[in-house]
Amino acid sequence: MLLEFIKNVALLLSLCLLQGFNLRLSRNYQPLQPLLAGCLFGCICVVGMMTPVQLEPGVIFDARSAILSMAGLFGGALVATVAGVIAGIYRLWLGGATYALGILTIVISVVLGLVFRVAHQRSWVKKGPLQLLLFGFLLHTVILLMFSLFPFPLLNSFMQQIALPYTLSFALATMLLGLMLQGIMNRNRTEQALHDSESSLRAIVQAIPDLMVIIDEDGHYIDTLPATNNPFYPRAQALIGSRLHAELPQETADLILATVRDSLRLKQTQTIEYERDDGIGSRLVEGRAQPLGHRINGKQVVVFLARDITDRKVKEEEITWLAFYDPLTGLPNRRLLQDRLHQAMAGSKRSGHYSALLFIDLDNFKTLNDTQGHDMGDQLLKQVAARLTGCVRECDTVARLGGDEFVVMLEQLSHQEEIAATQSQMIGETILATLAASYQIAGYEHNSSASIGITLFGAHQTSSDELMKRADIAMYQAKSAGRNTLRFFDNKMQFLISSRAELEKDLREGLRQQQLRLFYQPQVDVHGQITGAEALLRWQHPTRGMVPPADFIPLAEESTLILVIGDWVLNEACRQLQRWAGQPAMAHLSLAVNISVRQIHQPDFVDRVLAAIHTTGIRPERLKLELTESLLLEDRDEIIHKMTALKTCGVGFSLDDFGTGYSSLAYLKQLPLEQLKIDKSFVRDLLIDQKNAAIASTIITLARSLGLNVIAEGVETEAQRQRLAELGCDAYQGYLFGRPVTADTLFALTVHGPALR
Ligand SMILES: Nc1nc2c(ncn2[C@@H]2O[C@H](COP(=O)(O)O[C@H]3[C@@H](O)[C@H](n4cnc5c(=O)[nH]c(N)nc54)O[C@@H]3COP(=O)(O)O)[C@@H](O)[C@H]2O)c(=O)[nH]1
Repeated sequence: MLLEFIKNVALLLSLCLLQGFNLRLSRNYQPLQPLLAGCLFGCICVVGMMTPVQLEPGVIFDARSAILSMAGLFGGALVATVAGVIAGIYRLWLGGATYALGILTIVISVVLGLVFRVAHQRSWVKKGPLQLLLFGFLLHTVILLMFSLFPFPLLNSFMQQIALPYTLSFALATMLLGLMLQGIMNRNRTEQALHDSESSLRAIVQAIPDLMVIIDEDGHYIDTLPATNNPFYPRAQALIGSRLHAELPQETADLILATVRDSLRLKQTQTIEYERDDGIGSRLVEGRAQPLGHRINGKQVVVFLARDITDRKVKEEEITWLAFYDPLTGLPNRRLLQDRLHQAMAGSKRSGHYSALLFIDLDNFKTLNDTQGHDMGDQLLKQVAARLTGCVRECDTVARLGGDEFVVMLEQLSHQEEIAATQSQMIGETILATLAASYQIAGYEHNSSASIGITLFGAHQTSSDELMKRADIAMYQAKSAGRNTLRFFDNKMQFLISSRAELEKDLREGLRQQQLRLFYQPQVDVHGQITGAEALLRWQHPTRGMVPPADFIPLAEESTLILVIGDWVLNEACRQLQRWAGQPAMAHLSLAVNISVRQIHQPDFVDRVLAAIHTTGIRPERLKLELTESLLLEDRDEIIHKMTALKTCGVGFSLDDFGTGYSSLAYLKQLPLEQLKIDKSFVRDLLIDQKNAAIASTIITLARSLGLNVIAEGVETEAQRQRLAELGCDAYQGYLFGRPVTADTLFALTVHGPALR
């Protein structure tokens, strides 16, 4: 009997072994697995029944109860049914007195096994050793009870003797079988999970188009993951065993190795970007090093992913560009303008420079769009964008807000609000004129215009939204004013600009109407004798009265108007000299004429002066051109050249406002000057400020040492004259000797002497 027990135990062990094989082998044929398992469990039952513990012929005990119940518990209904049917058929074939009990044993084992399974699935009971033991005990007690209910006296008496050992040993066998099967199932599940995760990982790795290599801490390629088939890295397999430095340029290899080491040291992913030449062209690569957490050949290793991000970068740049630029015109869009506006506001606050926003709206753009189509509209907008860009400096911004709305932001204008407004106005007018020139669109000529609203911003600011609103409001005012015009948001500024525009218009008219006059301020020698005069311009306006030059010369200097005025002054001064030449009392007088920057920079300036001299026939020595010191700062060679040409013809030069500018003495020496003029600011405080006296004295000494004459202007008192004389100055101009007067008055002054002054 003991032998049969041992055989049964061996059977159970082989069942476990075979089931382990079954689970592993049929892993890829999942639907077949329960059938195979059922057959296995059933066949083992059959083998068990072939070598049973035989109590008497036809009365046998074997391990089928344990096997079938475990088939139910671990395999489920299908496995248990298949096994039960096989076992049942064989038991029927065996026959014998207790075949019905045998069949019943099979049924009870299957059913109780399944009940245990359901109870476990619903978490009513665990599958621990104790539970399995109790289940085995219960199962075999039920089987014993069943046996006892049947009228087999021999069996019954025999059962009374072995009931306890039977129940205990089979309960124990059930528990052991259950535990072994559970172990197998768990191991199988673990293997399956491992297998699944491995195949998922392989699939994921294969789906990643990047180069994946394992690199050790010394920069050796250890492996590729898996055999990388990457067009970007065709020979990845061949890298294994080589070093980064053997394959990549030194700089790139150093960078990657440093990243590998950083990643190992910090135990986290490190990312870098580097360039790589793939033979066709330079590519941008993103490299990621991630520590693997174990050593290979005793070295720490990382998995390194290299991804070609060239195309992505290009797309990113495109996206960024689209986020900040208008795709039609290529100009900054509203977003970028806002950004630059904030920067400009901060810049203005820091530097004190004014900036301006010019809100530009095309007039009647909708009509073009509606009648000629959007393509034509787009063409116009592109041309407008190009023209606007051509009207501003590099530091300025031209943006398109959308539709036909553009904004120009001018930065680094003057520190003074009025001058900044004038600068913005001038650029605004240039823009109006530029946009009003005709356009060629698809072979057609198109005419357009714009309305511009301007607002200034400086150190004292409001919000950027408020500034945009102001420029927008001003633009609507420009539209209401009849289009093709500009308006300032600030009423005061608008008034100022309008007044200047009015003044400029009047001045042009004044020139035409011959309202300009020359007044003459006497210049005297140390004896008070008039030796010459300075021609000073006046504007005899019918309603404004006598307008002083300070009110209109700066305005004229901002445009080409000063050239026309300058020409008139020069010719009128020459005509006056010519008249004096015919008056014995006046023939000896020289006449100083103020020359402005724009005038002297005219390419034909020398010719113009000579033409005035020749036309009037005056002696050039009588003409003295007054230049200001600041005028000499730019294009020195050109100025020296022109002055020398005129000096050769006899024309004299006086340097006005001397001492207020920054002329270097070396430069001064090169100028063909005749006279230095001490500025009236030094003369005014001569007697109260020692420094001014020192400056005046230095100018006089300097003039003498350079062989130049010196004249002091703004002499108002006798005390000033005396002090200047003491310092060595022998020529004077100022109210003390006479204010600027008409030619007739100067004649009377010259003829009748100081009594008239
Ligand atoms: N490019 C040209 N500039 C011109 C011309 N005519 C004049 N000007 C410039 O305009 C500025 C103002 O000139 P104006 O108002 O005529 O003043 C001159 C004198 O009236 C004034 N002056 C003379 N003596 C005194 C004095 O004793 N006290 C006092 N407070 N002012 C006095 O000085 C002005 C002359 O200055 P300057 O030219 O530096 O000798 C002035 O800058 C003119 O240059 C023109 O035709 N073209």
